[in-house]
Order: sequence, then C-alpha cells, then structure tokens
Amino acid sequence: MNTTIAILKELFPAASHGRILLVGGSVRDHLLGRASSDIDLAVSLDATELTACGFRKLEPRSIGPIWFRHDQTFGSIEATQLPDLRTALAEDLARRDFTVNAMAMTLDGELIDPLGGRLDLEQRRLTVCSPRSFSDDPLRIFRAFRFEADGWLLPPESEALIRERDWQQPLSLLPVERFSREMLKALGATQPERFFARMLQFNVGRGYLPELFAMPAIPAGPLQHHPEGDLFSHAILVLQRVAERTCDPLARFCALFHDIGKLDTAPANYPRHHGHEDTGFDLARSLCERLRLPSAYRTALAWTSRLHGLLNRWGELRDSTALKTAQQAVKARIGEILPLVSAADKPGGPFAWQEWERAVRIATMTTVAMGIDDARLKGMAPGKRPDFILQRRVEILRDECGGKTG
Ligand SMILES: Nc1ccn([C@@H]2O[C@H](COP(=O)(O)OP(=O)(O)OP(=O)(O)O)[C@@H](O)[C@H]2O)c(=O)n1
Repeated sequence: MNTTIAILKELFPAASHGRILLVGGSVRDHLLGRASSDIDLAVSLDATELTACGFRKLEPRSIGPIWFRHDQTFGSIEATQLPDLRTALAEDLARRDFTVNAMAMTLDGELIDPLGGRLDLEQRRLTVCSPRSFSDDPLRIFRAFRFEADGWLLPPESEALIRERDWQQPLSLLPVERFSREMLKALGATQPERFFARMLQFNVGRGYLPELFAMPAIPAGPLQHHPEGDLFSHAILVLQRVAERTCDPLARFCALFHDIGKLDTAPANYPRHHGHEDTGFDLARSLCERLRLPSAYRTALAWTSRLHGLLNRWGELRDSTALKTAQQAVKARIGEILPLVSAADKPGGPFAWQEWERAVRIATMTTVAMGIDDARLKGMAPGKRPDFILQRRVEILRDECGGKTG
C-alpha cells in the first residue's frame, strides 16, 4: 500500500480520524498504489483542529470552506470542510468528472463508491459521473484525452456526450491556463500523441491550438523525404520518436511543433517550405504566449524551430556556424532537446551526436577556460567581443580535432 493513508494518520490526532475522508483523484491513485502529488480531503473538523494541524483557510468556494497545508515531505494537502460529512460528500462526488475520480476512503481503508468507480478503475474506464459532466465543465473533455494518453479508455457513451454538441463557445469562456495544464500533463503521458489526435478526431480545442488543426491539410515536404504525407502525421511521428527517448514534456512539445513555420508557407510553394525555420520563430512565440506557457517553452520552441534543420545539415556547416548553433542552443537551454528533435525529424540522417556534444561542450566553456582574461575583453569594442569569443572557440575546436567533423 502506498503511504498516503499513513501520512494522514500521522498528521491528524487519532481522535479525529473518523472525521476525515480521502477523496477524488487521491483515492484513485491510492487504489492504483501510486503516490499522489496533491492529497484531497473532505473533513468535518473545526477551525481549531485544522489550524492545530498546520492548515490555513483559503477563499471560500461553493461547496464548503477549503483549508490548505503545504509540507515539504507530504506535498500539498487540500481539505474541504463539510460539517455534515457523509451527506455533503454524496453531492460532492456526484459533481465530479469521472467515476474513477469520484470515490472516497476513510482512514481505516473503507471505500465509499456510490457511482461504481472501483469497477471502472479495474477496467481503466472513464465513465462520466453524470450526462452533464462535460457541460458542467467542458475542460473535462481534455482531461478525458489526457487520461486516454495514459492508457485509460473512453467508453462509447462518454464519447457520444463529447460529439453531441459544438464546444467552441463554452470553451472560449474558460481560462486558457486550464487547457495548457492538461496539455502539459498529456505531454508527460505514456502516449502523448493520443491527446492531440483525439482533439482532431473530436474537432475540439481548435481555439486553443489552431496550428494543430491546420497541419493535416499541409504537406510535410516532398514525398521522397516525407512519405508520411501531411504535416500532422509528420509531427506525430517526430513526437513519438522523441517520446521513446525522453519523458520531458518540454522536449516532446518541441518535437510536436518543431515545423510550425511550415504553416506560413504559401500553398503555391508546396510541397517545399523554404525558410520555414525562420518563420517558425515568431509563430512559436505566439503559440506559447497564447497558451500562457512558461517562458522556457517559448524560448525552447522558438529556437528548436529555427535551429533543427541545421543539425541535419551538419556536414555542410562551417566550424563557426556549427559553434554558433551550439551557442544558441545552450543559451536557449535546448542543448539536449535539439539533437533529439533533429534526429527524430530525419532518422538515419547525417547528424552526428558526438560532434554535437563536442560543440556544446566548447560553446559552454567560459572565457576563462578558453584562456581569455577580462582585461582583454574590456579593451575591445562591445560588438567585437562575441566575434572574438567565437573565433577562440573555433580555434579550440580545430586544435582538439582539426574541425567539427574530427
Ligand atoms: N475539471 C475537473 C477537475 C477536477 N475534478 C475532480 O478533482 C479531482 C482533482 O483534480 P486534479 O487536481 O486536477 O487532479 P487529478 O484529476 O486527480 O489528476 P492528476 O493527479 O493526474 O493531476 C479529480 O480527481 C476530480 O475528482 C473534476 O471533477 N473536474
């Protein structure tokens, strides 16, 4: 058994254990033997008892006051205060998204499962708690896709509820961060591509990711290089290949949208996409800003878009261009992501990992390690300094191995 119940038993005095229930996703995770990052409780403790256990009160919500406690060992614990615990609980559970997320458990391990969540959990099935589940909160559609990306199954009745109406208008009223949070969780899932494929299949979420919806109609490139055909299939393929190598959502995100610049190609130029690496730079930034993603996403995607092709033309690059590419990648913190994406973009291509790693190592060297002292740089016009540093790096590369190709 995992430690959630043990943690709670230790945190609360024994006399209060009968007035505490574990609820929602925490119960699901407990039954699956996984530790939850956040623990959700329903309690009928009074303010004094909660304060004594280190909780503080948050802004009141509709169902009952919420108390919160953060602990370095336990993570965050949220407790909804329900004076009439069992009665209010039934209402709370019925208002949740899926039956697997609508169970409660006493600290003695007794399961409270009015909606049959246990059976659904055994079958990894996402049955909605009520036919109104998606109308009550349309964001749950993306939660369903996110769970599917982790291997859960959406039964036909739940699917039918998604298909039964157009969600664009109600979704436009929700804060975009809620979508982004689910998307980032999906990117860390076992089959991240499923989340995005489902968005297209159900035609839901176009307002959040118009770029994704544009991809199927755009050729990825000349057919001899891109037998997969369209840009969406190519993006999914690259995402899958990168996902085999890393669980990092940022790397996977960069994989999916590395060719975002191709969305700006004039159809008359299809199937070629000259200059897409540069147009992608700005499109990447606007996508990340629209979704209010952390700034690391904006920087990483913009530079992945701009630089990914260079790695696959590595053999043609001058030493100085190769080192500049590595410098830019290091600055954008994609020294590890970029080669993964480039290699997945052109498997079996000419790109050489060891040479990239060498270039990154030299690009990361400080001026001191390159034998340049500050006095020398200070004596130089500011515009000359980067050139001088790059020149020194090229010398090191050539001293070490006669050039980037060794
Ligand atoms: N739109 C939502 C969001 C959440 N919940 C309920 O609130 C719980 C907690 O949600 P959240 O903190 O987002 O995490 P989980 O869904 O548990 O998923 P994970 O732990 O994987 O983040 C869920 O289990 C579910 O019961 C819901 O009914 N509808």
